[in-house]
Amino acid sequence: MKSGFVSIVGRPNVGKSTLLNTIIGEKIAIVSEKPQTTRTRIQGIYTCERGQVIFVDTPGIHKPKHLLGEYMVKVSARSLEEVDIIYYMTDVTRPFGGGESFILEQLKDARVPVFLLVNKIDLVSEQEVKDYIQIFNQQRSFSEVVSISAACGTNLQLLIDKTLDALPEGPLYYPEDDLTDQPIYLLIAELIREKALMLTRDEVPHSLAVEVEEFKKQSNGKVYVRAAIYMERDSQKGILIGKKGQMLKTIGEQARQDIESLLDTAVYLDLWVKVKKNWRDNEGTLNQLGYRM
Ligand SMILES: Nc1nc2c(ncn2[C@@H]2O[C@H](COP(=O)(O)OP(=O)(O)OP(=O)(O)O)[C@@H](O)[C@H]2O)c(=O)[nH]1
Repeated sequence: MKSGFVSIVGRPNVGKSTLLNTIIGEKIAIVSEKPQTTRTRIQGIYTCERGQVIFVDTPGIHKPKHLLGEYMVKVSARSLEEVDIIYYMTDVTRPFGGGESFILEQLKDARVPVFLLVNKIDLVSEQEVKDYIQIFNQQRSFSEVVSISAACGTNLQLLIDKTLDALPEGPLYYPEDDLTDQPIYLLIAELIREKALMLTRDEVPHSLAVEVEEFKKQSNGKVYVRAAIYMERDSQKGILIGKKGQMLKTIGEQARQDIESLLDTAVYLDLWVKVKKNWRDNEGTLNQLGYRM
C-alpha cells in the first residue's frame, strides 16, 4: 500500500482547486476566476486499491501585502516541509514570467520530488505544450512532467499513477470514504464565499470573508445554516445586498443548492452581510474566521 501527502503550489488561478475537485469528485475546494481565493488549507483525500493520496491545496505563493497575505505564504512554506511530493502547477496559456521565477526560487531547496504539471492543455496545440515545457526544463529538473487539463480530466489517471509510484509505502491515514478532514462549517463558508465572489464579479474585493455562525438540524429535517458575509466597507455591503436585496438572494439560492448537494439534505440558509473594518489586518478576527497562524 502506498500513501502520503501532496502539496499543490502555483501562481493564483492556474487551476489548483479545479484539479483537486476533479480528482476528488466533490466540490471541496473553492474555484473562482479571481486570483488568490483559496485561503484555508484544504485536504482532499483520494483513496484507491493502490493506496491513498492526501492533497494539501495551498494558497497561491505570492508576495504578501496584508497580514492575511503573510499568513498565506506561511501556510505555503510550512506545507512544503511536510509533504512527500510537490505538484508545481502552471498554466500553459500564461507566459513564463516573474511569478514563476518566484515560485521556482521557493522550490529550490525542496527535498522531495517536484512534479511539473502543465495545466489547461485543452486551450492550446500540442506543439505549444512542448515549447512551454522546454522553457521550464531549462530552469531545473523535475521528477515528472505531466501535461493535464484539470477541467476536462485529461491525463489525471496518469498523474495519479505516477504519484502513487513516487509515494512511500504506508498505511491508509484516513478511513476510505473520507474525502476531506475540513470541518463541514468551513466547507459551507467556502461555498458561500465562492458564490459571493462569482456573482458580484469585480465589484467586491477579496476582502470578503464568510463565517458560519449557526448550524443545526431542525425538527422538520432541514438543516438550518446562519452565515455572515464580512465586508470591509459600507459601500461594499450595498453591492453585495443589491437592489431590493436581489444580489444577496441570488447568492443565497445558489449557495444553498451547493450546500444541499454537499450535505445531501434540504437546507435553510440564512445569510447576513456585516461590515468589519480592516479585518484583514486584525489578528483576532483572522483567528475567529479560522485563519490561524
Ligand atoms: N480551460 C481550462 N480552464 C481551467 C482548467 N483548470 C482550471 N481552469 C479555470 O481556471 C480558473 C482558475 O481555476 P482555480 O482552480 O480556481 O485556480 P486556483 O489555482 O485554485 O486559484 P487560486 O485559488 O486563486 O490559487 C477557473 O476559471 C477554472 O475554471 C483547465 O484545465 N482548462
